[in-house]
Amino acid sequence: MAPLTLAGIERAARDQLSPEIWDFVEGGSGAERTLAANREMFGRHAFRPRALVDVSVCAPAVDLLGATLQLPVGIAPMAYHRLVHPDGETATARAAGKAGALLVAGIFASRTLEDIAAAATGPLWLQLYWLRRREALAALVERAEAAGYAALLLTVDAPRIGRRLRDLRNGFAVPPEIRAVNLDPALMAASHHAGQGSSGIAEHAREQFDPTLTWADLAWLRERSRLPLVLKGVLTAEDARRAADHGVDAVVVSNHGGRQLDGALPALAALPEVVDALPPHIPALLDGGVRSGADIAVALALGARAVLVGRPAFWGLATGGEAGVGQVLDLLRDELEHTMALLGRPSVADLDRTALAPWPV
Ligand SMILES: Cc1cc2nc3c(=O)[nH]c(=O)nc-3n(C[C@H](O)[C@H](O)[C@H](O)COP(=O)(O)O)c2cc1C
Ligand SMILES: CC(C)CC(=O)C(=O)O
Repeated sequence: MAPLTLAGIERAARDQLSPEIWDFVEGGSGAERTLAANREMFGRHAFRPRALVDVSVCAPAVDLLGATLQLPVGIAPMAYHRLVHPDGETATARAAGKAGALLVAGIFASRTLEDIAAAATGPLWLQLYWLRRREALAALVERAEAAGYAALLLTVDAPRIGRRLRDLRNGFAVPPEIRAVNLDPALMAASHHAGQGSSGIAEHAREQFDPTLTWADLAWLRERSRLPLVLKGVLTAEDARRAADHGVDAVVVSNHGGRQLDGALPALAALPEVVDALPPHIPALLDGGVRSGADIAVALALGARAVLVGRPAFWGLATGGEAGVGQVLDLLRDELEHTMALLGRPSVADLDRTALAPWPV
């Protein structure tokens, strides 16, 4: 029987992957408090269903940066999809396109930007880290524009890599046959060797990520591209206002799936203050802990335009390649439509804060 929940797909994925890769995918930083809290926050909300509403048609479509998403879901940027399936990002792109979802390809994609774009049939964005080697970034931006990417997403919560204790214990390094093929191999060498008490990922970031990045640097990206600019990793009203002041086109409320600052606010807890601080024309997306259609409904009701899912996409990819990612997205759609129907809110416009109450115990 097909899995009935994402948790079922997660269990199947665990059986497929080596313990080191499983830990890299599932793990958070520090004591994994933020990782756990991302999930727990969804349980703090109860739905306030309305009766006697015509719910014969439930339509979860939304507009985002000039495109229509049939499903208010994107696949969060994740490095190295080939870690979990030989097809990697092209399979993810095909599945996202079929489901009407967004794909955010990562700067550390293990397939070329051009191959991913050729496989995509829906909206596609490119995620960037602020590399010391700015000419490598400039080259990627140029390639992304030429290949038809619709937006650039800059991740701003990773001036260095969080202390991911599972990876440090495992001495995790990216296997040599899996490569960030869009970057010069010389730039990526450190990722493939874990030093004593470290991980390849952490060493690589120490070497290549530029921690001097500030708001003033956004102009550099703007000068090189006319694509919309999205910031991922905003958790406060203060930063939301600064993003708006700097002409950012959208933000992702995110703590990087609990992989960066442990103890940082759970993403769902930060969402209302970010939404309230942004002018209405700047959408906020949310990621971290979204594991069901009901979770998506909660995030939309608190003001998110759409959500991103990270680990669940890897569970689907690990268990069934393109079809597996499709299964994850189809399940999310079914659950979301189901929630909208039983909640008496058949369109996304009906999903507002009146749909929720604090869980009463
Ligand atoms: C295996 C893995 C790799 C990731 N790689 C990146 C990355 O390269 N860039 C980035 O901005 N975020 C990265 N993230 C964070 C995700 O974009 C996203 O913020 C997070 O996974 C959302 O939480 P969720 O997994 O609970 O859905 C990664 C997450 C995972 C699990
Ligand atoms: C290669 C890593 C820097 C990717 C990442 O952001 C993550 O693992 O969370």
